[in-house]
Amino acid sequence: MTHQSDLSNGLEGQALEPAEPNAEDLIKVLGNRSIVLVGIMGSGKSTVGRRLAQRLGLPFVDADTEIEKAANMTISEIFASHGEAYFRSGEERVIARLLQQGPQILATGGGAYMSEATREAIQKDGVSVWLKADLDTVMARVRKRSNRPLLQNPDPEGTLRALLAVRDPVYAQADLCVYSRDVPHEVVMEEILRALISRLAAGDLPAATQTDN
Ligand SMILES: Nc1ncnc2c1ncn2[C@@H]1O[C@H](COP(=O)(O)OP(=O)(O)OP(=O)(O)O)[C@@H](O)[C@H]1O
Ligand SMILES: O=C(O)C1=C[C@@H](O)[C@@H](O)[C@H](O)C1
Ligand SMILES: [Mg+2]
Repeated sequence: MTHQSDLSNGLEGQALEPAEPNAEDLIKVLGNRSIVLVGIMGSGKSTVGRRLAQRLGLPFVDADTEIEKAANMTISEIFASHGEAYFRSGEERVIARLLQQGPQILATGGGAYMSEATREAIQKDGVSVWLKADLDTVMARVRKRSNRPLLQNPDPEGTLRALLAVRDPVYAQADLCVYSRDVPHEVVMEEILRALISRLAAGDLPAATQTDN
């Protein structure tokens, strides 16, 4: 019978596997960047984003809320008084400003990622996650509320279908995609976290390019 010393684990000579990265490693790699949620209305950017922020101990910020604060009006009022183009240019400015406040979880409005300037700003100062949702799922969710001016028309389902057709190929430019479906918010939140961590483990989470905000 051979005896091992007390300190031996029988693995002498074998290289130890590096530990799997975890949420703390993710926060380190993130640096000052924001985790930016993009996707259609009702995909869960605000509600899932808030939970992800709690889970990671990072601040949560919602671009729609910040736009409303800056304008001192609701989004419906901004659309009604000034029109969509005015809203979009305010949205670009607010998101550019918010991106300077990372690290944080940033929920964007459903149309924000359609702006090329906003996509570039997110690419530079964020890691983007597309919360992908299908028409039936988002229709069931947004039906309950009347705070989305783009859907205040006789055919909200047709509008959403058309928006998804135009927007999905653009949302697909995000760094990661997670399906937002009919499961508890926490499940989607954990999947985002796992997707981010496995990108980190694979070494293809883009390195931070900024150091000074
Ligand atoms: N995984 C989920 N399971 C059940 N309900 C969900 C889930 N994700 C979101 N919801 C519900 O869908 C509704 C819309 O979600 P939320 O406001 O987070 O969407 P959003 O992407 O922020 O939309 P918008 O672009 O209009 O701001 C909320 O009532 C929310 O609770
Ligand atoms: O999908 C959109 O274009 C919008 C989504 C909301 O988050 C708001 O930003 C606004 O209602 C417009
Ligand atoms: Mg929202």
